[in-house]
Amino acid sequence: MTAEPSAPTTPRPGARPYPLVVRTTAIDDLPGGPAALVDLLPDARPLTWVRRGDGIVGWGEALRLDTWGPGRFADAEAAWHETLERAVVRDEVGLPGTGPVAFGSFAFDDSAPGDDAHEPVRAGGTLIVPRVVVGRREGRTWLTTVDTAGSLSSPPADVADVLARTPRTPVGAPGDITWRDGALGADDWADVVREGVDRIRAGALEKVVLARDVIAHTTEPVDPRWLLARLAAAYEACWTFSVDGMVGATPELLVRSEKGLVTSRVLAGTIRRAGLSDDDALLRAAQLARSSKDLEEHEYAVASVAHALAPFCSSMNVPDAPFVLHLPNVMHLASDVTGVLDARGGGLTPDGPAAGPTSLALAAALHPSAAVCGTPTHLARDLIREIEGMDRGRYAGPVGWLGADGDGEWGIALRSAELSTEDPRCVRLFAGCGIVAASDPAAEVAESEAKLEPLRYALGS
Ligand SMILES: C=C(O[C@@H]1C=C(C(=O)O)C=C[C@H]1O)C(=O)O
Repeated sequence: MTAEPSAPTTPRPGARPYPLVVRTTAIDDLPGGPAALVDLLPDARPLTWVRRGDGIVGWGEALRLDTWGPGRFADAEAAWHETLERAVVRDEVGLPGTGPVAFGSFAFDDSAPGDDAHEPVRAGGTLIVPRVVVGRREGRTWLTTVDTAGSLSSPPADVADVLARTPRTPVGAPGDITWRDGALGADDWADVVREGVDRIRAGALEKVVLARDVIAHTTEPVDPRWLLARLAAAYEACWTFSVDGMVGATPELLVRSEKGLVTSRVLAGTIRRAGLSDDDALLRAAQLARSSKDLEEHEYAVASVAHALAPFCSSMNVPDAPFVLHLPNVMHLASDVTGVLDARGGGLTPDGPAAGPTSLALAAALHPSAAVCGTPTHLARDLIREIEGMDRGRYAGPVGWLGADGDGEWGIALRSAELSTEDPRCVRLFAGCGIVAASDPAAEVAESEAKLEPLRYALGS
């Protein structure tokens, strides 16, 4: 079936996706700088995955694949495979992020609380194939166009042509901001943390990650490009992302899979950085690296990632000790776990094992890590559902991109905000903290405030 360009982008249930015509060509003359890719985005529905000026941005929707519930990763992957089988591709660049690319964002939990407490809503996942992608990697830049009609025989477009076809709407500031509590105010959330500590001390589990939300009401509509440009420039060590209304700059990489090598940047153990002189920051970093409470929290997170990756890898490197990652707002204990994929490991393809697991299959296997859920996983997830008191939505879920060969990068949607679909002047910000037996509720409230800082800053507050 060939669809007209104006056809709906989500196939009807049971319908086969439209064949995509995908062409990647090298381009030049892109300006440099951390926000240069973001600055190309023409409208307020941007798709973004950038870090230190490299990455991909996309716009338009050639195809959208929505999935639900516990099968949201596997169903998305199956739909992606089906899409690729019918795609016509010419990739003249051949780098990670060229050719067909889908941006994705997935809910943290399998379900979300419904109106009826006994009937939770199945939480979602989405893959979006943009009509246009512009990418950069180590000085090489490219343009990918995706059509739902036509053929590769038409001449390749250049960026100026493509941008002329989609004039750039101006980016405006969000204006004045009024803050209000999300599901719980800070004091009530401190009680939730206290409850978490009590359960851990009673021996029910070892670690739980508890999160809170705050709501920003702005006087002007929030344009995600405003947030992205500020985040990409101020948080260069982070992956700045935007997928389907979820926007942020995460320091935590759930998994990158590239040519048989996998990497995961695990974070857990945090100390506030803002306001400290460089000397004081170094002193605090040394304290963090020795803090038994933070090292314990970190160890759980590393173990959960190493355990989840092991079945897919023929060899792995798990660092003995973490390093301290310095961000403008906080410092984290960080470990880069790496592995070599065992080519026999099965992916989530509908027809059985692929040559190796895709990055999305790996993200599904790693999610939720102890960095955002706890230890043991199922007990921590149950406790989150029981006491956290809010729907996380896609906060702390995987966010990133997937390529045609299965390679891709998936971050954890932290330091993030969800733009309201109903009210363009409303944004929900999230932050969470790992809780262990030695955690202090007041300190965790302060830590959550520090983790809210990037998005508060991005809004201009
Ligand atoms: C849950 C968040 O962050 C996670 C929790 C951390 C901690 O408790 O030390 C550190 C980094 C992340 O793994 C968040 O930012 O919302």
